This record gives sequence, C-alpha cells and structure tokens, in this order.
Amino acid sequence: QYKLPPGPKPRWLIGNDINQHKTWVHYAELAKTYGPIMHLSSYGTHFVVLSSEKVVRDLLDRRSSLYSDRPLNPMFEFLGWDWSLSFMPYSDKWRRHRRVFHESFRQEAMLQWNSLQLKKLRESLRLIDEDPSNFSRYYRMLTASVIMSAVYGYDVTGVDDTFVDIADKAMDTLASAFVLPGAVGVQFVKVLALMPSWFPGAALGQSAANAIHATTRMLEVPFTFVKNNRAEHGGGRSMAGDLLELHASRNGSVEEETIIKNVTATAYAGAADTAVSTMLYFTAAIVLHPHVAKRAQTEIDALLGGLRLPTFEDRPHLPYVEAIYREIMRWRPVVPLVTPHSVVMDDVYEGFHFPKGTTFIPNVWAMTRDENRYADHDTFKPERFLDDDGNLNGDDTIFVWGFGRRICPGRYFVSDTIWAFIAMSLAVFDFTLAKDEHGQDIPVDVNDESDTFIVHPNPFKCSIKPRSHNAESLLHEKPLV
Ligand code: HEM
Repeated sequence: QYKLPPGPKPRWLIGNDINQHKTWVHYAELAKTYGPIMHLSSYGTHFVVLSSEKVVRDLLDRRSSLYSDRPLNPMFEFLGWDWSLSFMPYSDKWRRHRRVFHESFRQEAMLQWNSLQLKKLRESLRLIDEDPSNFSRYYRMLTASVIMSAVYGYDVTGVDDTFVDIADKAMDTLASAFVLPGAVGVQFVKVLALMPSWFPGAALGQSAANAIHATTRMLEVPFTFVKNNRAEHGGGRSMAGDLLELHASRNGSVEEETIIKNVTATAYAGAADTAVSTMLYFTAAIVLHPHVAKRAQTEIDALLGGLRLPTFEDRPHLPYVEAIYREIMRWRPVVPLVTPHSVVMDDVYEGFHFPKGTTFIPNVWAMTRDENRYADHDTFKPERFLDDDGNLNGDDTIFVWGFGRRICPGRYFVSDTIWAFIAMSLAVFDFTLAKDEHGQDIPVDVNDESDTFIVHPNPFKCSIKPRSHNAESLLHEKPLV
C-alpha cells in the first residue's frame, strides 16, 4: 500500500499556506517535524519538499530521466518567458537549447572567457575604488558587463546602461510569474488585458502585457545588436557572434537561429541577480568577520607579494580563498529553493507514491544546515572546508547549483567570476563597518534579506578602502614604484 509523504495538515480547499516569510527557513523548520520528504498542497496542487542530500541525490540525480521536468506554470508563457530554457518542459526542445548553451559554458570552454572576466573585474574594482559608497551598483554593473560582453560582445557603458536596463526590466517580471499562478487563472488575466483601464482588475492584465513587452525586448534588442555588428564590422568574439558564424557557415535554419537567440538571453537572465546576490553576501560576511579577510590577505600576499592581482592559475594555490568561496555558497545559498522539478510518470520511493506531475522543491537551505555535516551551521566559518594542515578537505559539494539534468549550466562561468571577485577584491581592498556621524559602527544584519526567488541582503552600508599604496597600481596595471 503506497501513501503520500507526511506533512502539515492542509486546510479544506485552500491547502497549506505555502507562501510564508522566508519560505526556505519555514520549510526547513517543518522538515524537523515531518522529515526530509514532506508533502504540502495548495489549491489542489501537490508539492513535495526535499530537505536532505540523500533524498535529492536518490531522486533528482539518480532518477534524473524521470525528475528533470518543470511543473507547468502557464504564467511563464503568458508573461513572455517561454523562450527561456530554464522554464522549458523536459523535452527535445529543451535538450536542443541546453546543448547549445553547454557548448559555450562547459568547463573546457572557460579558457575563452577567463581573460575577459579578469579585465571586466579590474575595470569594475577601479570604479568601486573611485566611488566606494555605491559598491552595490557597481556589483550589478560588474556582473552585467562580464556576461554581456561574453554573450553579446557588448561593452556595458555604466551603471545606467540601456541594455542592462532592458534586461533588468524583464527580470523584474519574473517575480510575478512565481507569485501569480496559484492565485489567478491565466485565462482570466488574458481577458483582463483586453479590458478598458476603468475595469476592475484591468491593471493586472495591463501589467502582464507590459511584461511581454519587456521580455521581448530583452530577447530581441541585444541579439539585433550582434547581428548588425556582424553585418557592419564582421563582429568580435562572443557567444552569439561565434554561434551565428557557425550557423551561417552551415546554412542553418531559422529555428536554429531562434535557439541561439533564446540561449543567449537565457544566459543573461541566469547570471544577473544570482551573482550580484552572492557578491553582496560575501561583502557582508567579510565586514562582519575581519579575521577571515586578514587570513585571506596574508595568504594572497604570501603568494603574490603585492606585485600583481590574482589570476585563475593561482586558484589551486590559495586554499583559504577557495574555502571562503565554498563557505559563502553554503552559508547563504542565493537560490535556496532551487527551481522546482517535476516527475514525468508515477513513481514510488521509500514506500511513498508520487503521482505523475508532482512538483518537487529541493530545499538547499535545509541541506546546508545539516548539523551532522556542518556543525554550528549558522556561523560563517571558511575553516570548515580545510583540514588541520590548512589544505582543502575535499568537500566541494555546492548544493546551490541545483540537481540532475537541470543543474545550473552556467556554474563554471560564475564560479570563476565569483572566485576572481573574492580574490581580487581582498587583494586590493579592506572592507570594514561604516561609521555614522558620531563615529559609531553602523551594524550589518545579514538576516535582513529579500523574500524573493533569488535572495539578496537588503541594502547595507560598509567602508571599502584601498589596502596599500600598491592597490592603485594593481588596479591600473601601472608599474610598481
Ligand atoms: C551564483 C550564481 C548562480 C546560481 C546560484 C545559480 C543557480 C541555479 C539553479 C539553482 C538552477 C536550477 C537548477 C535545478 O533546476 O536543479 C539554475 C539553472 C540555470 N542556470 Fe544558474 N545559477 C547561477 C548563475 C548562472 C549563470 C552565470 C548562468 C549563465 C551563464 C546560469 C544559467 C542557468 C541556466 C540556463 C539554468 C537553467 C538550466 C535548465 O533548466 O536546464 N546560471 N541555476
């Protein structure tokens, strides 16, 4: 006799209250009572929250051919996100998109992006040096300029860059796609979109129409830039440029060109908010743990002697910096509930029955809070990734990339960007608490966070100062005096 997994008792018709403040923390608390496989329902939709590494590996990794679908969410199509490979059903269409994406972002392809990443990072750190109080705006610009130049060969011009603005407006619409589906039927919103503005609810329909406009611009505008650039100047190296080159040489189909357009826009969407959030958490962690910064700076100085900035060749020789990177990803997973998966046919696991189409929510937050593996789990402690001799201890599990066939295909690219950001910024800056007008420290509260799909700390102040007279020479690549 198969049964559904345990879970809190649903209320009649409505089900469980699934949208709580910091849902990931709420689910982790519930899992202490109901276990790592927990059933929830909302308005007739069934969810299974997975809260331990074992069950996630057993289902999403080992049975990945069954568990790599996405739950049907018509809002994605309706808001104009159906071109994004992130939300496509597990299908041939998804496979074709993912293959093209993978070609440009697989581990072996990273060499082609590495010098560009270092160049863009150095440019952005220079801007932070000149205007440190606006650091978070430059983080945003930094991540945008790295990905935009890799994907489209486009040089972001500043914090208010037009292309970045177009993409960010589209990204803002994603929030409604995650919130609306349980609450409002798509057909209903479609009708509202046609209603005059005085009609009750017409604003909702109008905001959906605006969303389509925004997502279409995100898809089309930078791609047209690459095509025009190629036509006029032959184009420089970029993911879109290279793929179009290959496409032209093979006399590719219109459908193939659409795939190129879709995957390039997906790359920006995947990279934008995630990397900025991680950099903000790193900054907060370093400000709150000055001894961590000191130890990392001692390690960097011992290797480089203040003569140059760290590069990717140095990564294996900077174990403490690597431990900081791993601890940031564990301590503050920025996509704590990953992206939901769903199962393509009925399945049975540990006596539980999962009907076809069941939605699975892996709670990465709960996995990073496993006391048996990460003692004192709320403490930021890079040392937990080191052995007694100060070498890496072999725990390179980073849950935050997700699972199975849907695992983040941008992970090598962004791991390089974030690692280089950590190493370079610690090499040149001291991060400390900012002071108020009375000379008192302004506290930073990392638990003051957004309640969004991609989580970020709410705006905070800190002081960023160049470490030594060398910092400027390093950032500007001037010869050292
Ligand atoms: C700190 C940065 C990042 C984090 C934490 C992150 C995390 C994730 C997660 C959790 C998923 C869903 C995995 C699953 O369903 O199991 C995902 C999917 C995805 N990510 Fe990332 N990501 C990051 C950066 C990037 C970057 C830089 C790119 C592009 C270059 C990217 C592209 C994608 C794409 C295309 C998908 C969809 C894959 C699919 O559905 O098949 N991500 N990412």
